[in-house]
Amino acid sequence: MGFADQRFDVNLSILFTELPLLRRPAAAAAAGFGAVELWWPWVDTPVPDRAELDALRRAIEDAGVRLVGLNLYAGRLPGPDRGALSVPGEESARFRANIDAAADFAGSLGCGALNALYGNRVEGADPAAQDALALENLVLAARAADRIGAVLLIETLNAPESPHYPLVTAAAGVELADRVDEASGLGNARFLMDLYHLSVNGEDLPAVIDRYAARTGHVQIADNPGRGAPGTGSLPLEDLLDRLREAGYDGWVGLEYKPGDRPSAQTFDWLPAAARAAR
Ligand SMILES: O=C(O)C(=O)CO
Repeated sequence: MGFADQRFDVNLSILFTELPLLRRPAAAAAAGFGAVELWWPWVDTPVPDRAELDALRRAIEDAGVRLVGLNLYAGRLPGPDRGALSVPGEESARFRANIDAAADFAGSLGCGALNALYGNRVEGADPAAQDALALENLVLAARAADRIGAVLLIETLNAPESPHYPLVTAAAGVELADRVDEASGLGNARFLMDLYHLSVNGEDLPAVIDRYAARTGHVQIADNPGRGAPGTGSLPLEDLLDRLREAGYDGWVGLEYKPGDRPSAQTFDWLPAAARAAR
């Protein structure tokens, strides 16, 4: 047990951001990683030109890394937006336009997980209407994920950093994944268990793991406080990942932490080389 027994991938939207997007896959490979994940990289463009998509696909293929997770269009992350699918009007339309573009891109790289961030509550909008729109959009996304053989992930964020995001408990994330499955009939919605966000919210992480490991399709980690590399805060991440393993989770663990004032490549000393190389 321990870090060496997990399959880690590196998030190229929070790590290696000191480099241009197209150089990040090779930088991850040079640091020993075999797998990467991404937030939707074109924050203002749900459907980019084919040339841009092709260039990113080539950068990933040429680096020899595998894309294992991709966020669908979510507006400007990490702020002020937190997703688009429950935001009426233009943002919902952008999310819908993005679904097939993102699924085609992910599918062309054999990526097995699409992450759909819910979006903030909007002042003046009826929360029930936002939730109804969200469910419609999540069913569309679940169908697109199913078409490429992927799961659709539902992520909860933390309330202090995302005060207008309505999904802030593990229970709410799992309940929504269940509702999407019920509405789509596809059974491919899963919980994205981000241990950093859950811990900032003060959740009992061992209890969350024991209860929801079986509904979890992807895990992300960062230490707390600070959202830095494991060891920079006080979360017992190695123990928590062992517990996840014991609870039956054997999927990817995404490194979604901030490098701080060091170059990203210097923030992986805590991670044995063998655990970086999974594909
Ligand atoms: O915006 C964030 O903090 C995320 O974790 C997105 O995946």
